[in-house]
Amino acid sequence: MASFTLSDLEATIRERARSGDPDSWTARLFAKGMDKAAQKLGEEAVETVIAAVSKDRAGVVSESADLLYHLLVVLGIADVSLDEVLAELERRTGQSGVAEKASRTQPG
Ligand SMILES: N=c1c2ncn([C@@H]3O[C@H](COP(=O)(O)OP(=O)(O)OP(=O)(O)O)[C@@H](O)[C@H]3O)c2ncn1[C@@H]1O[C@H](COP(=O)(O)O)[C@@H](O)[C@H]1O
Repeated sequence: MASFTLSDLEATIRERARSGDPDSWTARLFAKGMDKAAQKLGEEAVETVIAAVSKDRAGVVSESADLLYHLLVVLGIADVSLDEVLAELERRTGQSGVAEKASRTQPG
């Protein structure tokens, strides 16, 4: 099991964003702003979907890594922490699966 965590990556992204290093992809993406970062996130999502439906296992691993990285960049630009997202996921574990499904399928 990998010892590297998404929190580690979030910390690296924050540090690189602050660095303004012209050689840093992260710093360059932060400088370009949300539209470009969100576009990259969308591209990586599509590439992950293509790998998945193509049953390209190595591609799913690689594209998922790109996807998670770019999601954390978008969260960073949006000033949303990974912890806030995890708290939302944790909150959902407290909900009944049946009640949750029913609320999602209710119209309006
Ligand atoms: N995990 C990543 C990571 N995943 C993907 N990428 C970059 O995301 C880019 C996306 O690749 P694409 O082929 O889609 O895009 P491209 O063709 O290079 O660019 P476009 O012309 O499409 O805009 C690549 O340039 C990758 O280097 C990443 N860049 C950085 N990291 C992490 O961030 C850390 C800091 O990196 P720097 O900010 O570059 O110092 C690294 O040590 C890694 O841990």
